[in-house]
Amino acid sequence: MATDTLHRRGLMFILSSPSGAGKTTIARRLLAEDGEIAMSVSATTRPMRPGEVDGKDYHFVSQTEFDRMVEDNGFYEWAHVFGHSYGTPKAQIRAGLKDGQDYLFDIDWQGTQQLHQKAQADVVRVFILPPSLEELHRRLIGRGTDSAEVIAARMARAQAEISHWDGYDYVVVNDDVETCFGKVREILDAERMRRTRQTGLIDFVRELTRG
Ligand SMILES: Nc1ncnc2c1ncn2[C@@H]1O[C@H](COP(=O)(O)OP(=O)(O)OP(=O)(O)O)[C@@H](O)[C@H]1O
Ligand SMILES: Nc1nc2c(ncn2[C@@H]2O[C@H](COP(=O)(O)O)[C@@H](O)[C@H]2O)c(=O)[nH]1
Repeated sequence: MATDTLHRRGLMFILSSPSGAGKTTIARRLLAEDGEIAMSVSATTRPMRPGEVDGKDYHFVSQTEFDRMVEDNGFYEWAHVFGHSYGTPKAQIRAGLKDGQDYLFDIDWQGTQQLHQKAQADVVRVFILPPSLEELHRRLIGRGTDSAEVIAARMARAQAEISHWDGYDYVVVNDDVETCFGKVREILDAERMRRTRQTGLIDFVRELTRG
């Protein structure tokens, strides 16, 4: 049986949430445990946090460099978030998708809307909710990476971010991290089998049903 015809296009798997709900935690786990998905590394003008690596967590760039990339049409999408600029560079992703490479995006609702408008058929949108605002605050403090001022600004934006939940295909509450990760994994596995993504299926079925 010619199962080599069962190739498919890659998908764009988006994780969004209010800051601190845990999407980076889930994303890192997916990258570590799923051999078939690669991170879309965003460019940002925000300062690097302790432990972050340039080129792995983000491409850390100046505002001038970022503005030049915008002018050169170098982003799939970009947005201002918490006073800094963030964007998804086009390079690499386009060709990868065609070759069946899946990409993971940790981006906000504005970027999600833009990607969905541009590449609806390739996009899967997952929104992560915290179990409560109190727990969200505890997580931002517990992460130990942001000043009290930055944490206050992120908490002040949390409800506005949550109001965009209905722009997503799936919503998962991150109470217990294992449970949340398991659900996100199931979504990814199911979306990979979506009929419309399996571009070689028609030839495979034709062969199976040949008289
Ligand atoms: N289910 C969970 N229970 C308890 N703590 C968690 C859980 N999930 C994540 N955390 C912790 O909460 C903190 C925030 O998580 P994380 O950095 O993944 O959030 P984020 O949504 O990516 O935030 P940002 O948008 O600011 O990057 C981290 O210290 C992380 O270890
Ligand atoms: N629209 C985009 N949003 C992005 C991108 N990269 C990250 N983000 C979002 O920004 C906030 C803050 O992130 P942090 O790392 O500074 O805590 C968070 O909601 C990210 O999802 C991007 O390329 N485009």
